[in-house]
Amino acid sequence: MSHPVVILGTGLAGFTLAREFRKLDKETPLVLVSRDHGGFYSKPMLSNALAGNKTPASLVMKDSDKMSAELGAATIHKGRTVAGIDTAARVIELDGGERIAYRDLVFAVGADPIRLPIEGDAADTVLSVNDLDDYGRFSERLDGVTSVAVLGAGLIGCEFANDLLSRGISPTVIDLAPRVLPRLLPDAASERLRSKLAEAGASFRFNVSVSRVDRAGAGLKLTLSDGSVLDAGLVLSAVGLRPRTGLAAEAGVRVNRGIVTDRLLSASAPHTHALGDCAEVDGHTLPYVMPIMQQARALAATLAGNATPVVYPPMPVIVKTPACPTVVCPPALDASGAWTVELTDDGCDARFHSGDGQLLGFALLGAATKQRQALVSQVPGLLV
Ligand SMILES: Cc1cc2nc3c(=O)[nH]c(=O)nc-3n(C[C@H](O)[C@H](O)[C@H](O)COP(=O)(O)OP(=O)(O)OC[C@H]3O[C@@H](n4cnc5c(N)ncnc54)[C@H](O)[C@@H]3O)c2cc1C
Repeated sequence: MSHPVVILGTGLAGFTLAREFRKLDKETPLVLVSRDHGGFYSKPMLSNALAGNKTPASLVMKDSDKMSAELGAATIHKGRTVAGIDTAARVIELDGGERIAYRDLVFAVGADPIRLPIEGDAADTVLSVNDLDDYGRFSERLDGVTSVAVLGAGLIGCEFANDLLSRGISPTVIDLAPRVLPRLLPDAASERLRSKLAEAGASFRFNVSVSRVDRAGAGLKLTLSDGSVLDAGLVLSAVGLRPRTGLAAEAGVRVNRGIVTDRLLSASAPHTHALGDCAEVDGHTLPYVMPIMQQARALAATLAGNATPVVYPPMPVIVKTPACPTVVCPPALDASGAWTVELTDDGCDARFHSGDGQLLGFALLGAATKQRQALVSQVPGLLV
């Protein structure tokens, strides 16, 4: 029997690749290794799970046994980490010493939450929610809490703020930037989203960071960089993610911001590949679901013998803020052009055009979100 395709990670990237590969190749053995539970869940649900009264267990759609069966008796090593990778011999070693020879090795190990340098005797209580276990800790610790400080006014911070409101908990969103979603929205659209979240009960502190978190009675006291203080029952950090590159780097695989791949999702060592939040694909790190779907389909075809470069069509992202439904399709970071913004009572339609009139990106809020399909068809893809 041939050596297996080994996938490190059972998040959306690992499992989507495995599913796509099985559609094309029913014979080659598949081995998945994950340090977590090895079941399938949809990570985007973590930031609207409170509204649905979800528990970590109820978020798991299929446990590892079901996933193994669905993937044609794939072997899933759950609760295991990789101790070492020998890319010359094409062998990985698991914690505990077990060695697995591979035909191809895929890194799908995700990204770590960025930890801000915060001082104080309760700095270690600051939570991030990036997997099911994190969500379990977060939801347990919310018991009896009436206010939460959310660090980061990006997409995930705003989503958690809205979700906390659904539980009757008051969020205060804190950011060094002067407005919400500064990298995804023009000023006026940021202000509309902020005001809708504020109407729903959220507070905001901009142009400040958090210096200290200390215990104060049953709760916490935050000291902000401008010297002001804020009381909260819990602090949730949502300031961004950093691709997990350590394992690949130790194996001598080239890393930059993420694990570096070309458009075939090939990493620098022979028969190694990467996709998902850990990967830097042709210079892009895009920690969203739609790029993963594109990557998984392309890499599955390549691994099944039909070399297929990944294509990125326009990939709008829905911001899960029911207080103000929002969809963003940001222009490329280096795009030159300008925003035009149309505000109405019930929405905001913001479009980013190049100098010669080409639509390069958009942000739609409220009633304007119904323009999404029409606009997507006009925006050029990122990798075509
Ligand atoms: C709260 C939240 C909400 C989001 N909402 C949206 C949204 O609405 N829309 C959108 O497009 N995107 C959203 N995203 C982003 C999206 O969820 C991610 O891009 C995607 O889930 C990443 O999948 P992944 O498989 O690359 O990584 P992960 O899901 O993090 O999976 C990584 C896997 O690797 C395993 N692993 C890690 N290290 C090791 C190791 N050393 N050995 C073995 N296994 C290891 C882990 O156990 C895990 O199984 C959201 C993200 C978060 C955190």
